[in-house]
Amino acid sequence: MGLLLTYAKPYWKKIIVAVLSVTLLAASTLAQPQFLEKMMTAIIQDQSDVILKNGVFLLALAFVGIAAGITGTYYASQVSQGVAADIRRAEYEKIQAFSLQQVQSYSSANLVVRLTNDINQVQQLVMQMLQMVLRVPMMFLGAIILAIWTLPSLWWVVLLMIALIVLSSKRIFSMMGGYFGKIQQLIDQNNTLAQENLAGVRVVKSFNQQGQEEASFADNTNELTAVNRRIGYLFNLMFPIFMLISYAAIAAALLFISTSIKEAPDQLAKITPFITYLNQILMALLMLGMISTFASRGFVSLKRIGSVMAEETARLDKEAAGQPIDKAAFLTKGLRVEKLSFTYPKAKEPVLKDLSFELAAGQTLGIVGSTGSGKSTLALLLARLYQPTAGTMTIDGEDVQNIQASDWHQAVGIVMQKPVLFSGSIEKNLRMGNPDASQEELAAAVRAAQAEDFVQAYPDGLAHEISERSANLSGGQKQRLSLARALVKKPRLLILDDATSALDARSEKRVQEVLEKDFSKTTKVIIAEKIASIIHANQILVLDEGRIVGVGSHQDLLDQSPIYQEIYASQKGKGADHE
Ligand SMILES: Nc1ncnc2c1ncn2[C@@H]1O[C@H](COP(=O)(O)OP(=O)(O)OP(=O)(O)O)[C@@H](O)[C@H]1O
Repeated sequence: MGLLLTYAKPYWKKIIVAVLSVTLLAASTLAQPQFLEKMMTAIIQDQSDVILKNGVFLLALAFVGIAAGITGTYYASQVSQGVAADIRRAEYEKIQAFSLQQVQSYSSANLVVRLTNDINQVQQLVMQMLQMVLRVPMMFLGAIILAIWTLPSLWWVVLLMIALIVLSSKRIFSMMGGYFGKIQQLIDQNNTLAQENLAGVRVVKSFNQQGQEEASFADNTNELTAVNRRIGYLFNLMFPIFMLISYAAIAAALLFISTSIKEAPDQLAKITPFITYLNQILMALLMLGMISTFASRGFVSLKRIGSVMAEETARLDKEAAGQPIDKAAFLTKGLRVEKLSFTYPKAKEPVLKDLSFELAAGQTLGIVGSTGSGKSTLALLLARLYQPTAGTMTIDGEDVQNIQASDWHQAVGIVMQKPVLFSGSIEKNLRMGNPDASQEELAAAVRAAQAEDFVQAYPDGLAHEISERSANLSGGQKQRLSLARALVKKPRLLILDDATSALDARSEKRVQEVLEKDFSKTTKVIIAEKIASIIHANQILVLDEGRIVGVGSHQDLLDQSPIYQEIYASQKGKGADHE
């Protein structure tokens, strides 16, 4: 609720207009039966001038009601759309600042739902609240008071009708129970299924999984439909039950009036407004039911958005801490990692255990190890995309925690195992490395990454558009452009996680030569499956099940490390010894 108030604050003037308009609408609705009673009395007494006068008043009141209704709806929709847009923008901004850990702990599909469906629910909640917040209690209480004031002897009919409606709706709402939370959960799953299926469309088709995919999507959709239907049934049940109760109340009122009409004939003129008030009470209760429905869904969504905002703010503050750095003076002595351990969120076992190593500035560290030994995880920790669970990392003697994360990311280039490029031009992607890079600098990075041939083959060169999920690029092209993007940054520390695996041996060798020559001052961490890729590294780490089991040069490890010997032997003849 605090979140809603914060975002509603800038709209306070429009909120006041909206609320006042609907209050005026409620007042005009409540006043109408009074004129109706006067008209009925005048009809009974055959006073045509009074009939005409009250008829005009009634018409004027109806116009006031219509004008107030339109104004209220106009401002309520302006406020609800404005608030929703502001929350959406703020939530998106904050998700952008999320750490990798945070994104993964929510899952991307879940975050998409929180940004779309949940925001829509909140928008509807604001709209309904503004339309009904004062109107419903005013109509409800006003109609009760005026009904009893009109026909005091029938007070019990009013109260009995309300009691029966409240009791039956309470029962129906308790039956709706946790359905709203369940709906959000199912929408999350629905999104995950659709996203995974579309992202992995090639695998789905090549393994003929369309049937299975359809089946699991249908299961989820059916469950969602079933829950929605149950809510719909219960909600729709409310209306006939309410109608039944109100008709019973009207019948009771008519019955009691008919017995006393001879003694008090003026009651005949009062029965019409009385029945109108009973209907207004019913309407108010129905609106209350609707508000509760929207409120239940809206508050579930608000809570989900709130949890994103709250958690992320705390971590952001931590990230923002630290000293700004001078990039030119960054990593001039060396990098030192001490007793570093890391456990993934929700995992039981650490994937990296007690790692310690040192790397002098400008040197190259090679990392090899079996599948799942923790190489990529170490790369992500060095790039500060994850925070270590234990241990320290220092640069030139300074704890990296004291360096602003954004500065760190500016000085460190990482090329990930699975290259990710964004839809848009090649140039736009490269400029992520340095928005101010000159055309010469972009061309040099493209050349260094051995991407020049295929980029130049496009008639529009760097302006060539990369399509969604880089579907129009081959694996090797994606790797080359990802490498070029990191090189545009002119990083002080370059981390390559199996970044040249899709390159042919000749291109890979050229990349190594360029890195050696043009990036000689850059400290490099190169993770590779192929020993040939790191054979000349100053130092090589051998990882096994998250531990360092060997450190040294290629020759040292060949002499001392059985695991390294094993890897080398398995690659011999496949290019490992092509040097
Ligand atoms: N996001 C994640 N959440 C939980 N566990 C993870 C996550 N990413 C990786 N792991 C686990 O951490 C371990 C190390 O994974 P990592 O990707 O670092 O290995 P790797 O040495 O790079 O493997 P490969 O050579 O196959 O790329 C694996 O057991 C993997 O299952």
